[in-house]
Amino acid sequence: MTSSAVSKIPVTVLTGYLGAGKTTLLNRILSENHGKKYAVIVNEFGEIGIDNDLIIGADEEVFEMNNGCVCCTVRGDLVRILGGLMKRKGRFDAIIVETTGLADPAPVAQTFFVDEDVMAFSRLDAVVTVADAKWLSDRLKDAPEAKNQIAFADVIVLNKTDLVTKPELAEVEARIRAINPYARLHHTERCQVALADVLDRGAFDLDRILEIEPAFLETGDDHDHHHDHDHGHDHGHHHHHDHGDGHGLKHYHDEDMQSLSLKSDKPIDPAKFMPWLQQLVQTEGQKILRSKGILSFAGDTDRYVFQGVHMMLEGDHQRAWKDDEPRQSRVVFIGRELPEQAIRDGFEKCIVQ
Ligand SMILES: Nc1nc2c(ncn2[C@@H]2O[C@H](COP(=O)(O)OP(=O)(O)OP(=O)(O)O)[C@@H](O)[C@H]2O)c(=O)[nH]1
Repeated sequence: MTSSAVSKIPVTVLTGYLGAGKTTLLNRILSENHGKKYAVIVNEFGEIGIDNDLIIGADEEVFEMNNGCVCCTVRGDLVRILGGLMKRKGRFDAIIVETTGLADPAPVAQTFFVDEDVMAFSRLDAVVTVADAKWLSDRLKDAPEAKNQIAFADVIVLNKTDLVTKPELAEVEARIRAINPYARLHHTERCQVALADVLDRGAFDLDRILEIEPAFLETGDDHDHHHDHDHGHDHGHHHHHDHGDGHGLKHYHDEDMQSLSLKSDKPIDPAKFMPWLQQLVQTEGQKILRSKGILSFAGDTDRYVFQGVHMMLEGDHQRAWKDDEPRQSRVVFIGRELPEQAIRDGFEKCIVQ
């Protein structure tokens, strides 16, 4: 490594499918006593930002990227945010980019090799992929993004080992190894991994990525985008599109993945909401891949936060509502073929009128 590479700000790209544990890992990094200052960039799928509220505050500065397709809108956003950070060099030691669970990490990683301004001040340290030991095998069958996230990883955090048996763990690990034999792999519960195993690894291996994606460095500037996304008229589960004149990266979109956001300014009745939510994920948990919410329960001075992955739910009081904070409840469901009207009606009935 040259001395200029050393002085560049290391960037860790944190990826992994919906609900795998990215935010859990991020919070672990941010709350550890490491004496470093991180700038965090998050990108979330779903209209109303909830992830931001789930990241532990500390001293870190959190920047939110737009929703949407990472190659088209978010990449511009990422370059813009990095540009802003560049001007404040010296105020932080490292950058962490948490992508949405549906992002293909390739265009994010690519930003660090094709944008000259970005390259001048930062270096991609590693792509860290959190893998859900319980659900990854299923997603490798139906979600190409999940496969790309594994393929691109320099470090894999195979998380949620508490939810599987030893043979199941061995099986999912074998599937991962078939896609990516090179990455360092750590078994974790709640992403308990030594920070030195995920940060400042100097691990991103361009040669290996060029083997998987020969076109990795070819996208060039955004001006040669010939977008023909075909969003909408391809009813297959996925399609990919190329950038440039067919040379660019294959990039997957899951067109069937939807997000449904619900809000209420009136309080929610916990005695109705909790059983409704339980019932909903029990019956529709195959379709609902991810759910999250911040709730203002009637007569409760604390914010209640819940999270779900398929039919598994977790919830707890998070902290007291602040005086100047609107007591708004926000709930997001992400999945395929969501029973939208039934969910809307069900939520409506939980609102205290
Ligand atoms: N049982 C179990 N649950 C876990 C583990 N790690 C994380 N979780 C839970 O899984 C859910 C999802 O974790 P997150 O860290 O929010 O996942 P994420 O990848 O950031 O999710 P998205 O950003 O929505 O894609 C939360 O309810 C976590 O508490 C684990 O090792 N075991």
